[in-house]
Amino acid sequence: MSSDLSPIDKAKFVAAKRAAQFVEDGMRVGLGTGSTAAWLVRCLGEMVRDDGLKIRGVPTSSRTAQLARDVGIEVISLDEAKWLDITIDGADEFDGELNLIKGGGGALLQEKIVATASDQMIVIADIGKEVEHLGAFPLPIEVIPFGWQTTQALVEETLISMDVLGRSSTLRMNGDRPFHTDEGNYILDLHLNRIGNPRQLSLVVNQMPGVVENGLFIDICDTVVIGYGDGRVEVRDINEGTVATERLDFVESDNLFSDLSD
Ligand SMILES: O=C[C@H](O)[C@H](O)[C@H](O)COP(=O)(O)O
Repeated sequence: MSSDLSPIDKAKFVAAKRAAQFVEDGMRVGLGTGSTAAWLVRCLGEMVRDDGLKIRGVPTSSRTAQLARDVGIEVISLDEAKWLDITIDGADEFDGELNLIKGGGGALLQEKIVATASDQMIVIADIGKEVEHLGAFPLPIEVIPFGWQTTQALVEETLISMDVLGRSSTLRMNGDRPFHTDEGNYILDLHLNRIGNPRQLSLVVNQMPGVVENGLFIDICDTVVIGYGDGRVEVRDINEGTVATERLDFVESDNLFSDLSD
C-alpha cells in the first residue's frame, strides 16, 4: 500500500509516473531494469490496461521481460523493433552532465545496447542518485568468465597506473557462487576514487580483452526525471538545464502498489 511506502520508494514511483507521460501511442519503448524501472513498467502496464495505450516494449533483462508480460505490455526483441522511440531506465548515479553509472542490478550490457538504439533515453531516479562526480558507487564491468582473474588483474593494474582505482575490485557474488548476467558473464565491481574523466575511463576499460562492457553511460541520457520523497518531481534536460520543477498528484492506487515485487 502506498501509505506503507518509504520516502525513497515514493520518490521512485513519482519519477516513474511522470516519465511514463513521455510515452505515446504506437511507440517502441526500451524498458529498464531495477526497482525504479519496475515502477515504470507497472505504470505503463496500467496505461495499457486502463487507457488503451498501444506500445511495444523491449526489455533490458529477463526480470523486466517477465514483469512487462505480467502487466500486459507487448514484448518484442530489440532486433524486431530495430530502433526505439524512447528508453526509460533507472541509474545508480547521475552527474550534472547526465553521465551515469549503471549496472547495480547487473543489466548494464543490455541496458546500454537498448539505450543506444533509442531516439531518447530518460533516466528516472530518486534525488539520492545525484552526485557531483561519479565514482562513489562501485563501477560494474561485465567480463567473460574465461580467464576472469587475468582480466581483473589487467583492469586493476591499468587503473592503478591511472590513479583511478581506490581499493580493488570485487567479483559480484550470488550467495556462494559468482553472479551471472543474462548473457552468462560475470560482473566485477570497481571501487574507485572520484572519476575525473568518465569518458576516458570508459574507453580504457572497454579496450581490455575479456571486458564486455562497463557501466558508464556517457552522452547517452538526454533527460533525467528526479523524484523526491514528498512527491515533487523535477525534469532536467541536458540541453536546457533545469526546465521544470513540478508537483505530481500522488494518487494512491492499491493495485499499483500492492504487487510491487522488484
Ligand atoms: O543493472 C541495473 C540497472 O542499471 C539499474 O537501473 C540501476 O542499478 C538502478 O537500480 P535501482 O532503480 O534499483 O536503484
